[in-house]
This record gives sequence, structure tokens and C-alpha cells, in this order.
Amino acid sequence: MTLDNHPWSREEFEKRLREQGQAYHIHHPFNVMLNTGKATPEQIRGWVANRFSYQLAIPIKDAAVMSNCDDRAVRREWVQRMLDHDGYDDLNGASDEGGIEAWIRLGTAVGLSREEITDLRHVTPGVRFAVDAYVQFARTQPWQESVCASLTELFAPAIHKQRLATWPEHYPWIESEGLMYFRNRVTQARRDVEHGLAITLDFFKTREQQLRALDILNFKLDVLWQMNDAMAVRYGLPDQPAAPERPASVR
Ligand SMILES: O=C(O)c1cc(C(=O)O)c2c(n1)C(=O)C(=O)c1cc(C(=O)O)[nH]c1-2
Repeated sequence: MTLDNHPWSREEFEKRLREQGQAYHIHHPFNVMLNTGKATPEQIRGWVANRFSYQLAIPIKDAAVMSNCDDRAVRREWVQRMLDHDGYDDLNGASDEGGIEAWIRLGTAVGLSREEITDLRHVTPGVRFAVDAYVQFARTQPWQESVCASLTELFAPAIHKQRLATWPEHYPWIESEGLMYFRNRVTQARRDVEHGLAITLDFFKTREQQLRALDILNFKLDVLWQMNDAMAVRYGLPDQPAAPERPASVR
């Protein structure tokens, strides 16, 4: 093995994974618009309604990861992600509404009706294709690769915190209760990523595998970026008009 294709040390590998954060959707013009107070109520509602399709897909994606995973210890931890999003009622009477319900509350707080969120009528084709690509990846690739794909969550606490820090000031018309989803995710994402990162650093050992891990993380960054591209076209940016809505299909 030449020096050039030596595996990176754990520290170096982790550093390179974290460096991919420069392509995170926190830097997308649509997100910058949202988090600097430049979005109109329609743009915020459009974002919340479209992102709901991602929220719905996450526990399905996690179920796909579980179904491919033959490691019981990993499944014991991974199942928590499904509970975080779907919520639960346990046998001792404890219950949690879950992240999907919290997202619906965000939707009603920004002025959408429950029905127009849950029937996905606002979801643009680009967002739907991007979300589907992530679920499809988890269904078809080895579970360790899907764990790696989830590592965009390394960068998620910063974006949730950005919303919590800026939305109340810029958008006082949104009820603060609606922001609960973001509050909950800051801690949940940190815990998820600790688990996902440990698995990834252990599994991708050779330089070739480590490069594959970077490619996977990039694929996931593309999913998130494409969702924002599609929403920017549909709802517009401060210097770019919104595109007309696609005519409804006839059936
Ligand atoms: O609001 C965001 O910007 C954002 C990004 C991401 C992400 O980086 O994939 C997730 C979430 N939120 C999120 O709320 C969430 O539950 C989540 C799960 C996952 C995943 O890949 O398993 N990503 C994300």
C-alpha cells in the first residue's frame, strides 16, 4: 500500500466528514432567506408544507435501515429514531406525540391547515424526487451506508438553533409553540449523530471505503440541496420571482 492510499486516522476521517458541512443546506439561498427574516409568509408556509414530506419519510427510511441491519445492538438504538418521529404510547401509560405531529403544529402555527399539510398538496416534484431518493437509498444499500447518509445530522443542530434564534424576532406572527419541533431536535440530533458517527468511523476502514463514505454524505447533501433548489424555484428568492404552480393533474 502506498502512502497515498493509506487509510486516514479516525480523527482525520472525522475531520473530512465534518468538512462536508460547507455544502450543507444551511448555506442555500432559500434557507438564508428564511433565517435572515427575508421570507414572506407564503414562502415560510411553502417550506413547512414541502418539508413535511421529508418528516414523513424519515421514520420509513429508518425502518428500511432496521430491516437491512443484522446487528441487534444497533437496532436497539436505531429504533429510537422511529419513535422520535412517529411518537409512541408505552405500556406504562407514557406517551409522546412525536416529531411528525410537532411538525404539523409548526404548520398550523404558520397558517396552514392540518389537511393541506398532511395531503401533501403543496409538495413540488423536485422535493418529492429528492426525498424518495433518500428512502430508496436506505432500502437498497447496506445499512452501514445508510447510517453514513444520516450524518448530515452532524450539521443539523446549528440550523435548528439558527431558526430558534432568528424566527421569533423576524416572524413574531408565528406562535412560539410552533417552534417546539426545532427545540426537540437539537438534543435528538446530537444523540443520533454520536451513534451514527461511531458506526461510520468503525465501518469505513480502508481509504477506498472512507472515500465512499464521503461520496455517500455528498449524496445526502445533494438530497437536501435539491429540496431547497426546488422550493426556491416554486416560491422564489428575494431577487427571483416565484414560478407558477404546476397545473393539477387530471384523473
Ligand atoms: O431541518 C433540517 O435542516 C434538518 C436536516 C436534517 C438532515 O440534515 O438530514 C434532518 C432534520 N432536519 C431532521 O429534523 C431530522 O429529523 C433528520 C433525520 C435525518 C436523517 O437523515 O436520519 N436527518 C434529519
